[in-house]
Amino acid sequence: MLKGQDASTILEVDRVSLSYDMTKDTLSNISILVKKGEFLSIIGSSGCGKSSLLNIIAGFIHPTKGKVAVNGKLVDRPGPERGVVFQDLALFPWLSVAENVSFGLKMSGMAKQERLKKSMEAIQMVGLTGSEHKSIAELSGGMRQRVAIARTLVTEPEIILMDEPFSALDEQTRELLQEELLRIQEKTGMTIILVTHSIDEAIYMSDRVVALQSNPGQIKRILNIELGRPRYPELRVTAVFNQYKRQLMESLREGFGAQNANEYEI
Ligand SMILES: Nc1ncnc2c1ncn2[C@@H]1O[C@H](COP(=O)(O)OP(=O)(O)OP(=O)(O)O)[C@@H](O)[C@H]1O
Repeated sequence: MLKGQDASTILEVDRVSLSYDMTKDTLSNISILVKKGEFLSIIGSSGCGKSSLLNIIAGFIHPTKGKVAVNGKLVDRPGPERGVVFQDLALFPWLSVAENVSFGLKMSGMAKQERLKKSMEAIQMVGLTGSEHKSIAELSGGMRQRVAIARTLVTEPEIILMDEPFSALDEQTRELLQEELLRIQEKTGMTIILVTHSIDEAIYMSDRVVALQSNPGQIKRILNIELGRPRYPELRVTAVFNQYKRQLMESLREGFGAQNANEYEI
């Protein structure tokens, strides 16, 4: 059992290392405890192993060393308590919004009426009511992202894992969706783990930010973000927000050398 673990712990990443080819470590000795309802972001330079770590937590790949447990149960495969919002969205373009959202429920054998009810709730939660019957091709990038989130929400996972969900969106849409995600989290009490390249996004959304350094990917720093909840847009221009930004930038710079600092969106 890791130090600090207690009844509020939902996810335990315990001394996880990963080597894809057995010649070098992609991840080395990563330990993180995540509390129920926590918003945790993972940030680090391109190729440092963020997606690999998320894929291990999702159960898509196995660590070479160490273990991951959810609610004390060892993760060795994907499970319904962990919902994943994929970077490329993985929507079915030939199905409508509602059909995309309810697809997983249909596959699980849920009765049509219940499926419909749950899907409409999820669609409402992401602000897409009125667009249920539109095809994916008709939607903007932001709306597609909302569908992808609704499709994960509808299965009511305890933890949502998101790999750069907003990176392809323009700044305004991105901030709008960040607000919506925070509102959804507040309402549902879900635990969210977000991989991001954006220092701003990591700080605005999170209770804690894990900064990874690369070669091998390991934890450089875990920063507690004490900005209170609910968050509000004006926070982004406060002195305390900027202070967190500075601290995180410093950690990331130290990890990779100053020349790579430009890689981060701030
Ligand atoms: N399936 C795989 N087989 C072999 N090597 C892999 C595999 N997936 C990722 N890698 C390598 O592992 C390292 C970490 O990749 P990963 O995608 O986890 O990093 P990342 O931090 O998410 O990067 P980015 O920010 O660019 O998405 C990279 O060097 C990558 O080339």
